[in-house]
Amino acid sequence: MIEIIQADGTREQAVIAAMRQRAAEQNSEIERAVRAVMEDVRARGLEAVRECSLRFDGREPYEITREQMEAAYAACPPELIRAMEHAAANIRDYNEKLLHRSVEWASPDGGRVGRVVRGVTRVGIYVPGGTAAYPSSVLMNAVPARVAGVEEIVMVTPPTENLSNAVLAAAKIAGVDRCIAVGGAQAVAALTWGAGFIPRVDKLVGPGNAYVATAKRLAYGTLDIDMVAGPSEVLVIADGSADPRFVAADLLSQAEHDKLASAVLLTTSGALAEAVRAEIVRQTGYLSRSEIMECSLRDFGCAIVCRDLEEAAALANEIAPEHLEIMTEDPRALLPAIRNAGAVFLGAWSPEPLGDYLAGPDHVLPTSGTARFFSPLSVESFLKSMSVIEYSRESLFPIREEIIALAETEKLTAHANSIRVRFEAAGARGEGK
Ligand SMILES: NC(=O)c1ccc[n+]([C@@H]2O[C@H](COP(=O)([O-])OP(=O)(O)OC[C@H]3O[C@@H](n4cnc5c(N)ncnc54)[C@H](O)[C@@H]3O)[C@@H](O)[C@H]2O)c1
Ligand SMILES: N[C@H](CO)Cc1c[nH]c[nH+]1
Ligand SMILES: [Zn+2]
Repeated sequence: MIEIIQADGTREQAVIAAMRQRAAEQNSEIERAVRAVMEDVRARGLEAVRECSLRFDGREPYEITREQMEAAYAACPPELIRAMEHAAANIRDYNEKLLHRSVEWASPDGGRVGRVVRGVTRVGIYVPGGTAAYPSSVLMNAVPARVAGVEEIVMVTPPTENLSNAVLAAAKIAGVDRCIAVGGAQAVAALTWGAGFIPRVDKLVGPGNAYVATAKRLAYGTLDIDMVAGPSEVLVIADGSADPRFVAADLLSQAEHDKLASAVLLTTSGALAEAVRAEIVRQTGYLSRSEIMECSLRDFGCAIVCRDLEEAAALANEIAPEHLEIMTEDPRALLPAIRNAGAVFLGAWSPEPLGDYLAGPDHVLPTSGTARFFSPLSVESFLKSMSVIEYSRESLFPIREEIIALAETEKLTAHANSIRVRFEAAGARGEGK
């Protein structure tokens, strides 16, 4: 059951503050537990990973062979393979359009400058698997990495019953190189420092629960990470024209991910808020993960009745949700007012699960207000660039004195010398210049 709150400048602020608090990475108990796991893995390597994996997931880590991936693919129903291939094609298409290609041009001084773009060498992708199987997250992590030209993609996912044929088939479709059954903070630590057969990676991406999100944050610096993608969130902005069945269904679609998930309605219509509340009760009655949904809606769900859509947009920007749905008479008209969200869904026929599975943009998105500064996972997350400079004698000559003047101002005589020596007669060095 969700609480209905009348926006009055203070009550809704208290709700927003509570949602920020929920951020797992701020939870000191989780952070203490994660630190202990990571320090243990750093000190004792694979032995510690084995012990943690047994303790938290009931199984030791292991590597899935290519033959097992092939067999899993063959065992999946053809309609599921078709759907995954379709999703992978859309993700590939979207990311190819975003791909920053290398560029080079003539500089104002007549040299050539530019940059070349390369994929990160070895990337780890985390695929959650504690309470649900996420073949879609395999595609959303790995396909953009492949488009970026990453050399080696190492997938990790907990060794639970959620490591299904569908997850392995998705790994094959997306072109994952190695697939290792290990999850939680122990997986993050192993990929950070290397542990036995689990290799160290340059960058780790992907969503996960509070333990995974905290571990990634602690690992940052030793490796690069994409963002903090923790428990799922949805915020719907709706006016009186919205269908309460659709609004309730979309709120529930994210509430079912995790007891820490959040689902918020901002509406200009008190009547819609009441109708959505009733719909939530009705629909929860026939959905399978009702216990999780009831917890997340009770703790991190609410409907806030706003004075107008401008107030709703301002609140949404403050919350910076992972997913923002706009179900108003003219959804696109509100888009210019939105600054902070992981992904925006416009109109009644763009439900959040469309983005989770098939539209093409990634479903790995910033959570807990971090959409204020993080962007969705994409091909760009797997790229790095190097600048390239190429001048000739003729293009360097006219600017030599300026470079020398700048170097001498910094008292870096070797820098100045590097330029000067090129324009001296051979053998003129050491003559007191
Ligand atoms: N933001 C996104 O893009 C996105 C996408 C998909 C899923 N999600 C989120 O990912 C999460 C998936 O969570 P999950 O739990 O199903 O899978 P998960 O793989 O993230 O976490 C499972 C792991 O947590 C560790 N763990 C569990 N309890 C622990 C404890 N008490 N101490 C130490 N470690 C412990 C275990 O090692 C286990 O392997 C959900 O919160 C979901 O909302 C987010
Ligand atoms: N909504 C999740 C991100 O918060 C992604 C997902 C995967 N499968 C279903 N949903
Ligand atoms: Zn989802």
